[in-house]
Amino acid sequence: MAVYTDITDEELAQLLADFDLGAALSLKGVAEGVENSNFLLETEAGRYFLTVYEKRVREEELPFFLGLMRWLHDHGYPSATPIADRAGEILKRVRGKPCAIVTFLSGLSVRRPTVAHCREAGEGLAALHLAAAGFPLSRHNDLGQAAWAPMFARLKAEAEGLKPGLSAVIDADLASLAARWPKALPAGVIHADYFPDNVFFTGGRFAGAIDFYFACNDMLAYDIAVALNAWCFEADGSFNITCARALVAGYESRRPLSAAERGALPVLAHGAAMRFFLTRLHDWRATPAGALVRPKDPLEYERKLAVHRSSPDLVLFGAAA
Ligand SMILES: Nc1ncnc2c1ncn2[C@@H]1O[C@H](COP(=O)(O)OP(=O)(O)OP(=O)(O)O)[C@@H](O)[C@H]1O
Ligand SMILES: N[C@@H](CCO)C(=O)O
Repeated sequence: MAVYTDITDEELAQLLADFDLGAALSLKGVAEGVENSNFLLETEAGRYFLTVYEKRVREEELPFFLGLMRWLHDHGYPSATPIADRAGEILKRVRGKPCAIVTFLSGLSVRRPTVAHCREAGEGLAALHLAAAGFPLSRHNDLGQAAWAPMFARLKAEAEGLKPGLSAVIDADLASLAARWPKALPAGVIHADYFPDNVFFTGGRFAGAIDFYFACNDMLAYDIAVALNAWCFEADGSFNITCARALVAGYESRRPLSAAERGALPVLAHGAAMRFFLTRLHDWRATPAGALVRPKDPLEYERKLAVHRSSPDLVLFGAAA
């Protein structure tokens, strides 16, 4: 469970003393999530989420993430928004670590998305891209295409340990991705981790997105590619074209893709699978046995890489009717 930081009643009272949220009624650690410590916080003013940022999130990047959440919320997008204290500060500290209090977002994520969920999720992703347009800050994608080969150079032995021969296959993928990677597609702020656990639904309708801590500037269609991998593969490893069509059609109901963007989806999806394969491989090695957080399986993404490698046309289906 991903609650790394304990907070005493005194520490919480001290934090809340800066806000107009009344006194704390309860604070419960949330077991989900792997990056930060999350708490459901109830105060006399209502329900909130308190996030304490652990080491993976760099403190100097928090103004981008928190500013983006506020911008999206102020531009009509259903995302949690940070609460400012009486001095106007949203980035606070507790136990010497940075933290923020954000509004509680209602809804539930789904474990096994249906075609209808995929359509809603696609529409929600386009709404995010549209709402983020004009956000004045920017952040380089430090997990973008240029980072993959240097990252893999440090992980080869780990790849071989997972599956003998894998290192050469990944090297060939990296070379092919570098040669084919698109350069001039429409870009903007992307979520970059738009997985089912970060998207909430109420009554089957899209209700909002959370976890903007990988958000950055990159090609908008790359965000769709991340989502196609995360939402449209079946448990048996097959790619569900109907889900993929629905996700893209939902997206296009709000923001139509250019022919160049649609044509690039196969290489972007191959690259997006590489990105999550590499970070999972890294975390697999870096997580000590018996740690509180169970690392996510890199082989799941190695299988997705194999699908994109062997049948790139799968993702070339155009918009659904
Ligand atoms: N503003 C919010 N409103 C309601 N629930 C939230 C909110 N923020 C987070 N949660 C809940 O807390 C859980 C963990 O949050 P989050 O995904 O941000 O954590 P994380 O540590 O960054 O995890 P990961 O990177 O693995 O997705 C979510 O699955 C969700 O249930
Ligand atoms: N969504 C990521 C985890 C980090 O948020 C993954 O599945 O590898």
